Amino acid sequence: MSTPRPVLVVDFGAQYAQLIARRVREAKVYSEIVPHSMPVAEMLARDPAAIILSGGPSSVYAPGAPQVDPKLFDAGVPIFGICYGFQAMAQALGGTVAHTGGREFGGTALSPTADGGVLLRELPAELSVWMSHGDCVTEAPAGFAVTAASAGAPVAAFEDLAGRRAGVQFHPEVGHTTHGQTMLTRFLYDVAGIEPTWTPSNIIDEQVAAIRAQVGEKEVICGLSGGVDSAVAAALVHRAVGDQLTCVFVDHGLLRSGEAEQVEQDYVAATGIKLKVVDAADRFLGALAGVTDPEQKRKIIGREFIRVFEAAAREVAAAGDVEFLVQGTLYPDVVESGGGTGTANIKSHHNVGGLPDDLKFALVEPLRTLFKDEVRALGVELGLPEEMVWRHPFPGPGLAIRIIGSVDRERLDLLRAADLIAREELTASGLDRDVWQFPVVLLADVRSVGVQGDGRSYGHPVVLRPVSSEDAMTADWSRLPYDLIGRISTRITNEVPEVNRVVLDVTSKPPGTIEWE
Ligand SMILES: Nc1ncnc2c1ncn2[C@@H]1O[C@H](COP(=O)(O)OP(=O)(O)OP(=O)(O)O)[C@@H](O)[C@H]1O
Ligand SMILES: O=c1[nH]c(=O)c2[nH+]cn([C@@H]3O[C@H](COP(=O)(O)O)[C@@H](O)[C@H]3O)c2[nH]1
Ligand SMILES: NC(=O)CC[C@H](N)C(=O)O
Ligand SMILES: [Mg+2]
Repeated sequence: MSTPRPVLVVDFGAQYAQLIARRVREAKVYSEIVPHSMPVAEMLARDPAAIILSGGPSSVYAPGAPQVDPKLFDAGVPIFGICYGFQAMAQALGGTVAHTGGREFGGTALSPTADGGVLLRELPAELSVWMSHGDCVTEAPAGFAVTAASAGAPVAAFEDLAGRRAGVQFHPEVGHTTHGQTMLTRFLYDVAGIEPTWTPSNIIDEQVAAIRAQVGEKEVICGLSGGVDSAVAAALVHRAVGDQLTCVFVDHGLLRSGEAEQVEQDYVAATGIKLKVVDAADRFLGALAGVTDPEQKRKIIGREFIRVFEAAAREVAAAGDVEFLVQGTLYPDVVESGGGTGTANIKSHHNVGGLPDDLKFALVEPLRTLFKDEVRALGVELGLPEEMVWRHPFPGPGLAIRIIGSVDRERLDLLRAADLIAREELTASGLDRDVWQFPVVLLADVRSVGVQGDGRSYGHPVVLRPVSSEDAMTADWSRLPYDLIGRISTRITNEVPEVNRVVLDVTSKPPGTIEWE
């Protein structure tokens, strides 16, 4: 099938641009993000089914603030403005935007006016919506009906059905906005007239066709980690080019207990894909010796991964070069590595920001615009086993970024033992699906005094970091039962030498990230 017409999310530096794209896809409509600097002609060349203008930190009337090119409004494409996008739209179409002092942040009461128009029709008379603004629209442009107001925003929503345009001051994409998804889908289906046809099986067909076009008759290798992303990426590529694919699993010595064996047995059994296992522990641990800085660790690991893939590629294709490397890169990896549109580099994911400059492979990344739950849906559709699809994420740099301090075999053994205990107990309590991920972190350079067997001990703390999340972009600490936490603590301090203290991380993301490095 051909690529579906996208709903383009124009990013004005929003915190939630990814979330908007994701919500649109949840409504079974394909969506992608583009920077506000993209010329209108280029946007229109993508034949968008609709355009959503995102929020952003600027004030529309400030000098140098990003503007919406009026040509966008002449093209007849349905348009939805959110927050900054709503204000920019109002201004471009002749309405008024002002700084009235009525700032609103967080949950805010919204009152639909008249019948609420298409977006708010028959919703409760008092809605709680997520606001985050200091400016507001004081006058809607001609032809627009005002459909809601709040205390700080006299025009909090408007629509022009004939022109297929609407906008809201608040953030319908945020989970805290009640009925936000309803409003978004009403724009997509009822205002823009888009059919909800984008499904996992469409994505599969589309990606298979794109991979065939990119790879042709050539050989490909895929970095396979045992995690869900690379498993799904490999399954897609296998469907597209069959035996041209060889998967490469790198045992870098930073894996958890039992992980290598699991990949070797389960993945091949489930898929029949050719697998090459490379034991590269000496190489990775050698390169990491003495390194404590998190970004440096990530860069070293990213580089070593590629060097190992290069060596493996030479063995796979004796006849010639392997040009293509498949990775299970997801959208959050790209965004966190500063690869989004104007987003900050939080940490260099080994497979994105940690790649070496002299990378010779062309990357095949069929999941690059997707979130984890979308990938899981693809995995199910592709027939991968449940255990694989629902595995907790595990970062490519592995235990190296869970040892705070330098990495060596002894420390890795300690952390592996503690990690195994936490995983065993979580599974035994039947709560695997209730947590997104459960990192266990070794504070290798910290020691504290304890008393064990009537004697003094001076050992290391281990941190438990169970989190719940929808997509790893934000997270909260999991409220696991205290008796479970207690059992894990007792077992770790009893069974793992050198560890005499267990602490629980109760930080959400933000401000903390899920991993400690
Ligand atoms: N040990 C490994 N051997 C080969 N490739 C790897 C390894 N670890 C990571 N990779 C590559 O890096 C990519 C990103 O890793 P990441 O951990 O984000 O994804 P994943 O392991 O596939 O899924 P999950 O997030 O569920 O762990 C993987 O998709 C894979 O291509
Ligand atoms: O493959 C990966 N390579 C990396 O370099 C990397 N860094 C973080 N992660 C995983 O990404 C998600 C978000 O992590 P943070 O909240 O720590 O940024 C969490 O699921 C992390 O486990 C990585 N995965
Ligand atoms: N979140 C936003 O898009 C804010 C828009 C604009 N900066 C305001 O404060 O009103
Ligand atoms: Mg992984």
